[in-house]
Amino acid sequence: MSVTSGASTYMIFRLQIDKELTSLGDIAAAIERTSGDIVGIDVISSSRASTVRDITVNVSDQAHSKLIVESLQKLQGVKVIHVSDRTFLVHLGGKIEITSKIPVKNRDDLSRVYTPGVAQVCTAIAEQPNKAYSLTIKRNTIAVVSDGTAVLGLGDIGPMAAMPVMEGKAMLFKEFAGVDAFPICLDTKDTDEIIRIVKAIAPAFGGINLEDISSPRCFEIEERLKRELDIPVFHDDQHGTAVVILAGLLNALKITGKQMSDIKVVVNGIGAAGIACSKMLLAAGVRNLIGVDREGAIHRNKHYDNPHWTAFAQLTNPNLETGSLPEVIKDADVFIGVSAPNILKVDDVQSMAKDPIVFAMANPIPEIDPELAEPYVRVMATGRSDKPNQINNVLCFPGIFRGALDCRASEINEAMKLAAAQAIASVVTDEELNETYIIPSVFNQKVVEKVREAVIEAAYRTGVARKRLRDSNKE
Ligand SMILES: NC(=O)C1=CN([C@@H]2O[C@H](COP(=O)(O)OP(=O)(O)OC[C@H]3O[C@@H](n4cnc5c(N)ncnc54)[C@H](O)[C@@H]3O)[C@@H](O)[C@H]2O)C=CC1
Ligand SMILES: CC(=O)C(=O)O
Ligand SMILES: [Mg+2]
Repeated sequence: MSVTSGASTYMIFRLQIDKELTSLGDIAAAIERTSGDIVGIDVISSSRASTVRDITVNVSDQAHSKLIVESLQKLQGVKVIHVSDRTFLVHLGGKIEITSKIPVKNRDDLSRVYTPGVAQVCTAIAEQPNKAYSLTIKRNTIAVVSDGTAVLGLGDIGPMAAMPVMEGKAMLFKEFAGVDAFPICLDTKDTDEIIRIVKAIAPAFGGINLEDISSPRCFEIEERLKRELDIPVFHDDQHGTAVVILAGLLNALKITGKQMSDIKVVVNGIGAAGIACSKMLLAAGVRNLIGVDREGAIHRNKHYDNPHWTAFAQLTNPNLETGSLPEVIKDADVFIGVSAPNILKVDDVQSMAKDPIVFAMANPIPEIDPELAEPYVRVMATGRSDKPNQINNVLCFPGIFRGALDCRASEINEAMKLAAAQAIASVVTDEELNETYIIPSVFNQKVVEKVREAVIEAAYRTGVARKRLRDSNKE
């Protein structure tokens, strides 16, 4: 079965059922005839003559859902009231909200949380701006900023359509690490304007998480914001992804018994994630890394208009390999896909070296369907939540920001990223490590805790933490 986007796997069919004419058994049989898999039945209301029930069914796609409706409509005494998609249902009205920490019940409360009392607090911050960390939401709040130009693997779908992803990121920040995050989608693709806007909103925030901004603009936006702001600025698709890939590879190599310095790594998709993950792997000791994009292997004998590719070519492909992915992947030990759906073929995987490691991380549809690749790979990972070995930046961004905020780091530097990668890898013990468990689940509570500790330690070691150690340990 092919991997679907996951957005319409479960449908809820609300049915009005005439008790005299049809039984639940008839309904189940009608759904099963279309190969629909019933996963839940709920009673919504019931009278002597009829019941209204929600039947939740695992369907393969929209066409399958339509087939089920047709099959149900053929039954006497069944009326399909409506069909809803569980994924859409959880998005109704958005996924997050702001709540206040203090009740405002009377004039006294009001005069303290708002005017006139609040004025004293404003004055205190005006006199000592650092007090914003203790007297406002700044110390625990970050902005998740996107322009909607590289949303997952969906491409440039615009700022409005990017909101569900940014709300999702904000939700995960809160759920996993207690960090308050605002989704902010900007209706501009202009690099200077994005930088100006982010700088202008920065006073309210303790950090900036850039998300789904296409390359190469994302590099300049991040570099300039890092230089010009005194709070951490972190492009998650670059660094969050790189951290988690390194964590996964550290553990996958333990299984195959290979060394970073000996392996051939092919990275497909030399955009935001591809460039950052390549740099991190080179820093971790990989020597033979080849980047492939739409035009084939990137090498230093070719001219590129993209200066980031020119720089990338200098650091990679030591044997000057040329050609398309099927040519370059021969004898590779590791494939890392951060590109587009279904571009890696079974033949390509079969041409890799012994015990291949495949991280097919394009979202929502990976570079190869894991079920096709699995017979030929030693370790398989994707970015998806519904498959084993989920290599997704959600393993990194909550913990890395938790640590950075708690020690009030001025930036998230290379040492902090490396520490985060090692911390994530270390959650899987040697006893637990196996082909289907190279990376901890995002629900493993040790992940955020270990990443936070490691990041704080690295921030103090490299001199970017601005809070006294004793205080940050208390939080
Ligand atoms: N699992 C995870 O945690 C993450 C996964 N991703 C996924 O990686 C992909 C890329 O994301 P970004 O780097 O942010 O986007 P990007 O737009 O910066 O880079 C994508 C790169 O892939 C290249 N590409 C597209 N189709 C290709 C093909 N058929 N063959 C070779 N190269 C191709 C593009 O030319 C571009 O250089 C997306 O699908 C995204 O969902 C990105 C970040 C995290
Ligand atoms: C996971 C993520 O950030 C992406 O696919 O863009
Ligand atoms: Mg992203």
